[in-house]
Amino acid sequence: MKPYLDAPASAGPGRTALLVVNLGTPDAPTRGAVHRYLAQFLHDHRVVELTRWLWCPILHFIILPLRSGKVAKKYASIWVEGGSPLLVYTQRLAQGLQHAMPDVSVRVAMRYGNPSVPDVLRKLQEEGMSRLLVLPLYPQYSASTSGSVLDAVGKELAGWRRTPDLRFIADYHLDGGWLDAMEARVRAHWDLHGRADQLVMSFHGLPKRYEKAGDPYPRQCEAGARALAARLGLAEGEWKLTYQSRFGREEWLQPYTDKTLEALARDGVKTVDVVCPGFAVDCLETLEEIAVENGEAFRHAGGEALRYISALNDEPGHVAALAAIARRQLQGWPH
Ligand SMILES: C=CC1=C(C)c2cc3[nH]c(cc4nc(cc5[nH]c(cc1n2)c(C)c5CCC(=O)O)C(CCC(=O)O)=C4C)c(C)c3C=C
Ligand SMILES: [Fe+2]
Ligand SMILES: [Fe+2]
Repeated sequence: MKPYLDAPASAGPGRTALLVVNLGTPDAPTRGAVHRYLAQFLHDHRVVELTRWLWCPILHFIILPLRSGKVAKKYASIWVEGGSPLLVYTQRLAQGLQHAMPDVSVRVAMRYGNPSVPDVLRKLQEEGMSRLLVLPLYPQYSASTSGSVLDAVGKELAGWRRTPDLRFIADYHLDGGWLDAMEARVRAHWDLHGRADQLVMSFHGLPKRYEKAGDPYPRQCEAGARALAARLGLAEGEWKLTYQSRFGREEWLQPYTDKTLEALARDGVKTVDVVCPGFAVDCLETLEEIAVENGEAFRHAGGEALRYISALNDEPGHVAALAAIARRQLQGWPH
């Protein structure tokens, strides 16, 4: 039988850790690195709910060979010094959180790729962690994202002799501090650029059947979008909720972002502001898909300008909102 991971020798008071987990990203903008990343990501049954005998041949013989090179080029177009924007911004956000919470060990892990959840948890164990708060960087809960983060943490801890006390933040889609930060982000963009004809709130999509199976994600997107529109004083008709980043051939949550933007342009809308409240930090799906691909499609269909409103990233309001959410969860934890 496999022995359990030994507990560290010291039986001191133990540290509290905040593990900030984001989706993950390739280690480099190359075909090989993207292949490795997509292979891990798309083998997760929480992400692709299909029987493996059907899915594995499609994944290994069609998706990975055809997609890896194409997607690597897209990553190369957004790569920054320090790596993939998703990782760089997540690290900066965590630095802000560490500054705001000096009594807690704040660490970043990625659900897919590096730094991996098992590696980061083992380092924390060596450092004497006895309480663990997990914060997936997804404001809205989905089984395919936040649910999968809990799987990864649970799978690692299942091999430990001494497991830590554990808490998990499933979502924060109606948190007042987070809504304050989102509202301020949109207003700051309006102060700089003026208001476009329409505000589109674009969320990452999901297969429609996940909603039918009870995933609360679309309801949380709707509730958060309505709350943000109300704070911004937008009337019906001045904003829209859409879903982006479709993958595969089955139906995903609708309305689709790309089709909606093209229809708006064809109907004579000249300018749109697009904000992506489901993305805590900027990444391929915002910087490339929305700002570049959808921007071009909007102009091609007759629109003049699509202005992408960047994610909250490491701005102070975001750090303050997440620190307050974490502090509330840490309350009442016996020492
Ligand atoms: C069935 C496939 C996918 C589901 C379901 C899915 C859900 C989902 N994803 C995010 C957030 C992100 N996804 C990102 C990239 C990305 N997503 C998928 C597929 C599914 N996502 C793929 C294949 C990719 C990789 C790029 C590509 O091949 O097109 C990213 C960006 C990562 C980066 O490195 O920048 C994020 C973030 C959410 C929130 C979500 C469900 C709600
Ligand atoms: Fe496989
Ligand atoms: Fe995705």
